Amino acid sequence: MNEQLKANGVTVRFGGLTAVSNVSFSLKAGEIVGLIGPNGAGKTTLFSSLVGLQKLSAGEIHLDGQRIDGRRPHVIAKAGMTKTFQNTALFPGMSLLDNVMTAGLLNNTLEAARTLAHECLERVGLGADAGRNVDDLTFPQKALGEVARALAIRPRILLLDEVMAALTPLEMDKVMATLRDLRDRTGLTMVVVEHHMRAIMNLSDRLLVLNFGKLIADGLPQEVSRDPRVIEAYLGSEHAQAA
Ligand SMILES: Nc1ncnc2c1ncn2[C@@H]1O[C@H](COP(=O)(O)OP(=O)(O)OP(=O)(O)O)[C@@H](O)[C@H]1O
Repeated sequence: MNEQLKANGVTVRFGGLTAVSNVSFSLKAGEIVGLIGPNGAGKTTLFSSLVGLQKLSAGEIHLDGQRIDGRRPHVIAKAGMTKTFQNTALFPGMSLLDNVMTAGLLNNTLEAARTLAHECLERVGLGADAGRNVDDLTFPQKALGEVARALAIRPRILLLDEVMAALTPLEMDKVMATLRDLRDRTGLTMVVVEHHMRAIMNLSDRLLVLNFGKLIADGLPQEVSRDPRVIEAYLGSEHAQAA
């Protein structure tokens, strides 16, 4: 199918503040799309609205041609779309395997959840680390552990909200290579929010840019980075640094 996800005129208002304003875009299966924009641009709110955690004030969202806005998060997860949470780490003190199993247990028996968790850890290159306590993992391993935990929901579309925030540029490169490999092997569609410009430019097939809740650009990373509206949105912002 060409359009796996379609968002039409998505709008979210908090009282007098329009956090997401008439945003329309679509996703194709297997795409990696970067969602960028200055602080407060509406990225997390848009993610939350896509997975049913935030009620829309207006607009529609269609997954595989079926309207999903207004559905509960677990229904949307079952239909194939889920998100990671900004600043939400793995559960401390538990093994990596147990962490990933917590997600798999929602729809599986204990044994099936264990098998699924091992599969998900293999997919992100952490198969050999399943038994380790998450407190002993490196930051890149923790980031990929979060991805593995989300994979246990069996999504076809995964929204990643700043999973690489704590990483050095070199660590980001490794995690990005794993994400690309994951996409190439499984066809998973990903939308990725990251503030680090070099990382998001390298990882993404396409970029969406939000500014004050409005979608101001949707295109190839090279085109978008030259777009005067995008440059203006980032001017004076710390995130304009291409570190
Ligand atoms: N529950 C809420 N109630 C009221 N205002 C909110 C709520 N959630 C977000 N906002 C506001 O909506 C706007 C968009 O916030 P959002 O967190 O979606 O932006 P963001 O692009 O993800 O920002 P950041 O890059 O800092 O994470 C901001 O002005 C924020 O203060």
